[in-house]
Amino acid sequence: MGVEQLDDCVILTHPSNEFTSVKILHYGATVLSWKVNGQEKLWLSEKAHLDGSKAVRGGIPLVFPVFGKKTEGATATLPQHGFARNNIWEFLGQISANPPTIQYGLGPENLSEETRAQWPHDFTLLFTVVLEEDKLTTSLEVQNNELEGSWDFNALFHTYFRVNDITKVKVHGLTGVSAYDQLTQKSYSETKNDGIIFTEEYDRIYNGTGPNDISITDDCKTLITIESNNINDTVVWNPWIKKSDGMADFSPKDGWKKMVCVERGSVVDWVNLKAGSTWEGSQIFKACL
Ligand SMILES: O=P(O)(O)OC[C@H]1O[C@H](O)[C@H](O)[C@@H](O)[C@@H]1O
Repeated sequence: MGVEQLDDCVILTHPSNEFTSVKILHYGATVLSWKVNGQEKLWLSEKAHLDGSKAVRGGIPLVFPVFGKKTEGATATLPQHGFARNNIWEFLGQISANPPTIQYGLGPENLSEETRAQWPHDFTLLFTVVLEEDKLTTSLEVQNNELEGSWDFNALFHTYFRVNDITKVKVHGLTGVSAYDQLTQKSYSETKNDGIIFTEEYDRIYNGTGPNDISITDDCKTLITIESNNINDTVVWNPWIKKSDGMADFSPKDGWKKMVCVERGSVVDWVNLKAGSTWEGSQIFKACL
């Protein structure tokens, strides 16, 4: 019960329900599992690398300071989705007993020289995880520790939700929102007012979702609702057959049927953070089934 520290991860168990827990890998401060009363809510590939050799395929990888891969600008030499998801974070301990809350930190001192050279800024990231009986809150705080100037960043929670049948899944709350389809490279305004459905590979960025509540239904039953604070965008992704087949760490091969990524973050416009300032964004998942 409480917080169990293992060599490579931490398991937080809810004080009033031993079947409700969250597991976080030190590598990437990646949430690997969130169970509510014994039911797993996140999807994790059976071939996800958990040894620090590659960003985890599943759970909640953290994207910072860039979403995707930029070909120009200050983040051009960084790998896809930045460095937060593929470095070992420092476990800072339990910061509150009720609701049980733990925190991780990452700063330049935790990065390799090569990564520090690729993004030579003084920063602190604080990742906080709060486990309630039917809720999981994850927050990312970004601090600019420099004395002058400013820098830009993207930040995103790349959450892989577990679903029963992707062909029956709908994502609600995005009607009327500006969308960009990364596959066709076309922008449009989302007109589907009964939820987004999945019939093929899906990779779209919704801009300006603001505090809109998003929910995921599976066969008309609500699985999860997502609230957020200070988060502007939502990426919705399912790799479908061909793309998942091409990912060596994606298993089982028909795992795309059992997952959907609904990723909350600020990725369309850079967040500009001045020296001495702090930005914080958070998301709150409520499990409904
Ligand atoms: O394979 P990864 O680097 O983890 O990226 C996985 C996916 O992340 C996001 O959802 C992007 O919108 C996709 O374009 C990308 O394929």
